[in-house]
Amino acid sequence: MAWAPDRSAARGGTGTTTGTTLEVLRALESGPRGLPEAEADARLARHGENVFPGRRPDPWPRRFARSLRDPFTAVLLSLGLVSAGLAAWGTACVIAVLVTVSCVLRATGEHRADRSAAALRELLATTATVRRRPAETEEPVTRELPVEQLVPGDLVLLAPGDLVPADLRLLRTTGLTVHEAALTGESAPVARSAPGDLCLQGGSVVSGSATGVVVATGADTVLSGAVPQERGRRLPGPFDRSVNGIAWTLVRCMLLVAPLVLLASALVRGRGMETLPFAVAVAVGLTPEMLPVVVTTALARGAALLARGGEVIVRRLPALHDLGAVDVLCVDKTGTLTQDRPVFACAVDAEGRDDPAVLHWAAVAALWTLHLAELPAPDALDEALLDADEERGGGADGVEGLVALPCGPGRRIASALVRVAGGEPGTLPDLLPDPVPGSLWGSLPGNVRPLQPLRPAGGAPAGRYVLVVKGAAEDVLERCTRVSDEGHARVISAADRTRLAARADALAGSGLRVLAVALAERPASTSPYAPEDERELTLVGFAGLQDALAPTAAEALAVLAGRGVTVKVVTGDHPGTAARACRELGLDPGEPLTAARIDAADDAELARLAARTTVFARCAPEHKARVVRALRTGGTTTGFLGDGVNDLAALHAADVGICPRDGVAVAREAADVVLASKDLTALDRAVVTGRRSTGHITAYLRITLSSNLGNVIAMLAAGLLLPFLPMLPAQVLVQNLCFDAAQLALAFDRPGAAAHLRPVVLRPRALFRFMTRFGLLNATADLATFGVLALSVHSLGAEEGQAAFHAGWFTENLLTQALVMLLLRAGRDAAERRAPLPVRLATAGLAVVGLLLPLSPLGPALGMTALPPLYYALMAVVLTLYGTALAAAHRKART
Ligand SMILES: Nc1ncnc2c1ncn2[C@@H]1O[C@H](COP(=O)(O)OP(=O)(O)OP(=O)(O)O)[C@@H](O)[C@H]1O
Ligand SMILES: [Mg+2]
Repeated sequence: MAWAPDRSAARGGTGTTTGTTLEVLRALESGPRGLPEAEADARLARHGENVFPGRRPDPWPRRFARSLRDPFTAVLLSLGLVSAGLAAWGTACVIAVLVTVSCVLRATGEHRADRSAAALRELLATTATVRRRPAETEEPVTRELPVEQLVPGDLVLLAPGDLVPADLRLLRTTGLTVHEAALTGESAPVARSAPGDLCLQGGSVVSGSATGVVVATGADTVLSGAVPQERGRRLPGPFDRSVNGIAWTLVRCMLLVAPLVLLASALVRGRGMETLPFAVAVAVGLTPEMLPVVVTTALARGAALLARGGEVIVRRLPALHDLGAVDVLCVDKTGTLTQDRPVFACAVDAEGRDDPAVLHWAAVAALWTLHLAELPAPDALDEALLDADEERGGGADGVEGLVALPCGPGRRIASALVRVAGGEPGTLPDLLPDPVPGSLWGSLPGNVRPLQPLRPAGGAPAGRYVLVVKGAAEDVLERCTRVSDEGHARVISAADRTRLAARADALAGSGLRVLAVALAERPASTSPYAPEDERELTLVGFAGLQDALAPTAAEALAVLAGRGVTVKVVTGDHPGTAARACRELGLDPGEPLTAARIDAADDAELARLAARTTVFARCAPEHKARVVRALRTGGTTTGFLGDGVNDLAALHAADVGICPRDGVAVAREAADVVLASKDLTALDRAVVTGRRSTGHITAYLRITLSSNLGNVIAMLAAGLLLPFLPMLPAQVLVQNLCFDAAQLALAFDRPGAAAHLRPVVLRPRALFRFMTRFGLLNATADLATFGVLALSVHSLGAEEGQAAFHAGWFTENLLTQALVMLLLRAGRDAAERRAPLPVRLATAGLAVVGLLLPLSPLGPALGMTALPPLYYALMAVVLTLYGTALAAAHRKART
């Protein structure tokens, strides 16, 4: 008999239920064969979709209110209230306009971002494996169903990596453990091993499998009733840290500026509270009030561009910035650098000779794991073993599986207990110790198929019980006490162990994935079978499997290296296999660090080791997470790319978690960025887009902050030197508004390719250095203009001179800001490149408003009159000098 017919049966068998679970099924008007589709549709209409209430987008008023909570808006708002309190209506009105515009822009920006995120979620729709009947009388079919369509009474199959899609009552379970941190905060997985156990929505399956019946969906689940906003709370990433740092520094400055202006003008000019509106306006002038809008727009635009390409889905907007900032990217090996399509390559005995028995036993274990553990998706290694054995003409006649313990996160062996009918001298070598006559296997766990009587009437043994263990060579070897030598078992010596480990290493070093295979004969026993029983084994040999490299991996690694991203491999596999794969991909593996060494190191030492290591091997999930944390402690922005349950902890621990779209559901849920294809080259586009978005935000901040600072300094100086206010509050604010509007065009800038060669982070310190340097330069230009304008006050009458001064300064301010915008754009080679159309239009607009507004009917309304033509000429000189100095300073800053 070949394996194939049995393999399909592995997924279908109906569950046995206990009395209580039968009652549950009955109460839900369901049965072990699942709901008929028509009934499920009716229930869907009755109960509604199974959506998590926290997932619905916020209503508009809430969205609007949330944008008021941002620190800048809050400060603006309070300054507006102060102005209104002082009856400075002009100032209050302009501030009100500023606040409204920024809130509306921000809320619409977020709305747009949310909408595209919702569309993306559809792309990522999570499915559940259900068993339903096409019609009342037909046989049940197991299929994938979007979780939204689950209804109470549905039968759901759970496997490692699945999210528990609704509240379930378990009907049968095989070694099921569930991670319920979202519900209980408990970080260790909990066992759900008894039929009748509840398994709540929001948990994720760590290991084992189960069938359960849905008892509650949508808003009726326990999680929905608990605290929906608790989900997804995480440590602040690089983006949050930078942006918050910048925002709060500025807010502190603003709060300082207003009292400073008041105090100075009281001390020097003897002015009183009448300067308050001016002081408020100056403080407002310092704020980059469009920052939240610019940030949302830049990130949402980047995310939308990526989504439109259909390659990358950004699930959390700030993650796009963080992706551009990543300087170390950790990836798992299997399925990311390799295809995870292993093909059987060789089976050798302990001496390295080809030995078909090794493949036979590995395939026996694989088959029964597949049957008994009810995994919906068979393990790739197991499938490869079965295919190879089938091709060789092997079969499983007379071998019946009883229990299987699959491997899982942190468990690198899988075993199956089988009964071999009649002893089969051909396939069951004489390497097993004689069976100890013992009691019957009376009470094996419920999922074991019924046993034949162990000793039939004739008295001859009906079979022998064999435990077949396969898995990572180190893990299997440490459980072996004997080794098969030409079919005879002998005790393993220390020298044997060294030799066997070396044999496994050699196979791994040639690029193969290696599984050691061991057997033990067990007496019949009444106690349940557990991992502790996997001991005193006899090693029969090693199976080697070839997992081809992913076709684009080498290219992607080279591109990432060119982008200044250091790639590290963090894998559960053998160090030799991982190192070989790296070498073939053009990545120098160096000295691999194994889990044992990671365990031995404390956090500080691990941070040092991790920084200089490229390959981390034999990592269990917690090792992967520790490595990522150690790298972050070392000061790098660390990304992690992985697709399995064993990557979950690391995805959470990283600054940016990345998962391919066909990764398991929990991994996708944990990731910030989902790659639509396994193709790693998409990642490069995402990194560049992230860097471009950060570039836009940086450009905005540099330009705004330096010219705002310049204005504030000039205004303070002029305020003290002049007998009148250098600008009226309304003029300060109007100018601010124009500048803000123009800045939005910066999101369309396309910095040259050279801008994306290094990771890009928003660095508050560098930003404030830039702001000081260029702010001072800007203030110098302002003060030079001030000198020119002071002349005009002299030549004109006092009243008219003041209005002309205001007009002149207004014009100069907008013109310098247009200059700044053109010259301080993003990227190293910005000055050499032509600005894109929106930026050119915006700067031209600024210049036109600056020149014409004082001359228009609005001019007098704002307290400005036309300047004598001579002063335009003088101002042109000042601006030319300023532009030259600015370009020179920027060139110097870049080198
Ligand atoms: N079906 C299986 N039977 C026996 N052993 C297995 C099986 N699958 C995996 N193993 C063992 O467990 C080890 C770890 O597997 P795990 O899934 O943690 O990582 P991986 O798939 O090797 O690599 P990566 O972490 O790069 O995805 C494997 O290297 C192998 O030795
Ligand atoms: Mg993996």
